[in-house]
Amino acid sequence: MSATIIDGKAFAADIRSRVAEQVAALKTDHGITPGLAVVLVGSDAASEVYVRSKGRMTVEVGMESFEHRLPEETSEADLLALIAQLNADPAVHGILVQLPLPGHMNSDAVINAIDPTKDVDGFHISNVGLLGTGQKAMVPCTPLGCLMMLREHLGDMSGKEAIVIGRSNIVGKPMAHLLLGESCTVSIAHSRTKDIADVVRRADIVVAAVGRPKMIKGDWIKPGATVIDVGINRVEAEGGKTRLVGDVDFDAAREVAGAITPVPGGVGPMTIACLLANTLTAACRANGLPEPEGLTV
Ligand SMILES: Nc1nc(=O)c2c([nH]1)NC[C@@H]1CN(c3ccc(C(=O)N[C@@H](CCC(=O)O)C(=O)O)cc3)C=[N+]21
Repeated sequence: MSATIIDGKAFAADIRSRVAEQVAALKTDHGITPGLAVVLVGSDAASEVYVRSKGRMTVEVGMESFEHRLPEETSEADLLALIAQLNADPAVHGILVQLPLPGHMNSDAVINAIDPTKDVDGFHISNVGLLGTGQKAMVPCTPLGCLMMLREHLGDMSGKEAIVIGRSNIVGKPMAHLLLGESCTVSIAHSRTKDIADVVRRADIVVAAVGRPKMIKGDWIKPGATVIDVGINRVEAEGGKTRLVGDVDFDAAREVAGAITPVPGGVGPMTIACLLANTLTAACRANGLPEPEGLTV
């Protein structure tokens, strides 16, 4: 049996077109254009590519894109001053500070300086606390995208065994909270987990977010399980080229799983679509308007 391939690229395009429709309605009915500010400090090549594609898609859905590129040696005080300015700007509904930040900055202090209602990454401690207590939060884009794909393919997840592999603040932990919200039985595995293969084999839902190429083997997967691969690892390929692979050994896992996301074309495009959805949500909340349907948790 070969798994259903969950097409994140197509699903993300569908979400973006729904966002675009609602952005158009916000403009005509209320004269509001949602705005997203992206701040990039330094010039990491991968970040550059990612920031450019975010900017392009922001404009494509009819939102305003504000890009701020600061030199690597920018002081934390200067970055905090920019954030204060964006917090106060009514044209800016969402603020994203690209991570990782240069080593001389305190990332926690920077993230927590963002107005939590504009924190479209969902990384501010207020949003983390709201999500952790089941209240309305800004939900981190990658876990939100994973949840949307799981809901689409499984519907009701109540009582299912879910495992999240990886315990990062940006993916693993918020993902576990979202799965708890779906009434799954949730485990989090990580580098110190004993007998990880056996733990993963119990799961109906596997979310892999460790950042190690092909770490999760085909024979770790329970037959019929749904596998969401968050990993985006650039590895060397033939002819001195590079290619992207996930955290899951895709070719082996697809023979066992019921459904699986590919890399590229799975979680990555969903992350950007959810960033746009969060920006729309922030713009609606900021203006006391009802939230967009089907685009929030
Ligand atoms: N504050 C902050 N928020 C982020 O959400 C954030 C960040 N910092 N720093 C960097 C990571 C990385 N990230 C990606 C999103 C989409 C793709 C994506 O769309 N990938 C395509 C492939 C792209 C390619 O071919 O290179 C795919 O998986 O199909 C990749 C990476 C968001 N990040």
